[in-house]
Amino acid sequence: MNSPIAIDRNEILKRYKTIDKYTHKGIQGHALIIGGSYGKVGAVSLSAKAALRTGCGLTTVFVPQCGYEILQISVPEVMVVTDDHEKYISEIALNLDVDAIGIGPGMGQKMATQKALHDFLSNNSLPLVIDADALNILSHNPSWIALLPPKTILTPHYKELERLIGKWHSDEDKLGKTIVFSLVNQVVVVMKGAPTYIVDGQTIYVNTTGNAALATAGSGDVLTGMITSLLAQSYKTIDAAILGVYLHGLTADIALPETGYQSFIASDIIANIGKAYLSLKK
Ligand SMILES: NC(=O)C1=CN([C@@H]2O[C@H](COP(=O)(O)OP(=O)(O)OC[C@H]3O[C@@H](n4cnc5c(N)ncnc54)[C@H](O)[C@@H]3O)[C@@H](O)[C@H]2O)[C@@H](O)CC1
Ligand SMILES: Nc1ncnc2c1ncn2[C@@H]1O[C@H](COP(=O)(O)OP(=O)(O)O)[C@@H](O)[C@H]1O
Ligand SMILES: [Mg+2]
Repeated sequence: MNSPIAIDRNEILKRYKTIDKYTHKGIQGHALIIGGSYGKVGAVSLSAKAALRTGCGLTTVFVPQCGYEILQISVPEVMVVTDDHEKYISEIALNLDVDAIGIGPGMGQKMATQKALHDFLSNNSLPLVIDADALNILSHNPSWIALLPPKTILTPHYKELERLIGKWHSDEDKLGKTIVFSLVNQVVVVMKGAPTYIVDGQTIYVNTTGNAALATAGSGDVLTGMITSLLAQSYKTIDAAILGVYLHGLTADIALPETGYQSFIASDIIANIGKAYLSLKK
């Protein structure tokens, strides 16, 4: 097993792209976030806000009907497309020109939603981030993993990872099983935790930012929006995963002196993305 490469400032500055003075929203990337269900529309709201703050030009969400007004009011910058069903996603019918898609936050695992995910994956070839319930649905239906475009990014926390790869008996075994999973399925796995590892086949990265303030509801939903936004902005898959994880952690390091560990919430990640970007320029 290769030893992990530290995701530090040097590693980031090799990958970070500055913004072209003449860019416009039409070429700055269009991110789509698919997710939400009754009572968990907030997850999509967090993802979508994070996508915007990470710099894509346009963001659209696809949510059940119960998410329509919530999204239009909570994030007016976002465009909203709704499913036919009121409380959960039942069919992902879209005719949109987007550059990258993040799917899963708050989505639930109803049978109709599972079928909708299957049909969506069968027809999709755009760059993808798979999170939360979309990961859990794949764990229930492992043959569907073959439908993912090569280099899809999966963002499991350890429980979600266990559902995907099975139980492990040591940290080394966990990493080994994840490497095999990444190689067999040609996917990039962001193993969220303290610290977060990124597994791209035999190449392993370990993040150096972040702290226990991130142990709060919605912080993974925010990460999904950030990585999807970077993919939409044409970052290479591995660069989007690395930069997303680094900036996400950096927001918590920047905020900590003001919030402490306890009062930090997922919205504070979003509020500090700007400072995290600015700190790359110093
Ligand atoms: N405001 C919202 O709408 C929110 C919606 N959320 C959504 O709620 C759904 C369920 O997600 P959950 O992750 O809560 O449920 P899961 O059941 O997938 O994971 C939580 C369980 O995993 C365990 N666990 C073990 N190791 C862990 C680790 N390293 N990190 C996190 N958990 C670990 C926890 O103790 C807990 O029992 C998802 O769709 C998610 O996107 C959550 O993100 C919370 C916020
Ligand atoms: N103690 C910790 N130290 C560093 N990062 C953490 C810690 N706890 C959680 N995180 C980070 O917070 C995020 C949690 O994601 P997740 O469990 O999916 O949250 P949610 O589903 O509530 O949005 C991950 O990026 C994880 O690495
Ligand atoms: Mg999560």
